[in-house]
Amino acid sequence: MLRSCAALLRTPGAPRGRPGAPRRSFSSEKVVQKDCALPNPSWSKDLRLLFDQFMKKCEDGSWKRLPSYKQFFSKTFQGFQTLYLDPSLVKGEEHAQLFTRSFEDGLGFEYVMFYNDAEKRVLCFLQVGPHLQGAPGFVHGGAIATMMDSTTGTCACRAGGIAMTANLNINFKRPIPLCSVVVIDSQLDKVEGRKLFVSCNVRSVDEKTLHSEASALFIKLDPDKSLRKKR
Ligand SMILES: CCCCCCCCCCCC(=O)SCCNC(=O)CCNC(=O)[C@H](O)C(C)(C)COP(=O)(O)OP(=O)(O)OC[C@H]1O[C@@H](n2cnc3c(N)ncnc32)[C@H](O)[C@@H]1OP(=O)(O)O
Repeated sequence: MLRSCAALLRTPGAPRGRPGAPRRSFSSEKVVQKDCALPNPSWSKDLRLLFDQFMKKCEDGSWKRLPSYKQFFSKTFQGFQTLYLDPSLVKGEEHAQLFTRSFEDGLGFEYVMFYNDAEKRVLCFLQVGPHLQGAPGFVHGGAIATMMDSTTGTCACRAGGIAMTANLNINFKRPIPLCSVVVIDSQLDKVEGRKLFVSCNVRSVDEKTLHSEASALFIKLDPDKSLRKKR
């Protein structure tokens, strides 16, 4: 059964702890991570419809659903750390969680992204939960910026390799009502050396409202240079 936004807010005694965090099977010590980019009971009809529609488009291979986890698998993290970071800069790794996946189901960001390699494009279907409020009844601008950064960042990394945001320029045009579903459409516009230029817009599901637009610059990380602490 789908739970509405209001129902979520009324839910008493929501489970404590770290929902969706890796579960350890003590018999095998194997870490099982929940894929957060799959439907859960908090997803609205709109989000489910978009998900189903694009899962169909994945059948011919043109689109690919991107799985999403609260924590990076240790291999990914260690690879990033070894190549790019001074280990002394990395603290609290054991408690680290992806920001956008650190809310209880339905309260924060509920989303799934799909990637089209031929078009170098990422679509993010996003349901904005009640704990993302900024102005009364509307989503906080920082929450919108977060998801624009994540979507354009995913587009940049998929198309060009590991990169970090150097610049994100947003125009907020119409506020996004809390608990609504929006579509973030991003694409790689240009590559110049290590620079990846990506743009995106946020629209309502019926495409009638343009909520926000952004252009972003990502810099592909250079292993020879690395992000080591500058002295
Ligand atoms: C793991 C998988 C996850 C995959 C999942 C990903 C999804 C999540 C995405 C979230 C992404 C983030 O939030 S990232 C977090 C927020 N971002 C950061 O913290 C990044 C902080 N900034 C940095 O560390 C650095 O500035 C870098 C890495 C961006 C760039 O440093 P660098 O590698 O030393 O490059 P640098 O030589 O300075 O610049 C290279 C070229 O880019 C130009 N350039 C550099 N910055 C800018 C700028 N702001 N505006 C214009 N141009 C710029 C330079 O002029 C130069 O041009 P020319 O002389 O060559 O012409």
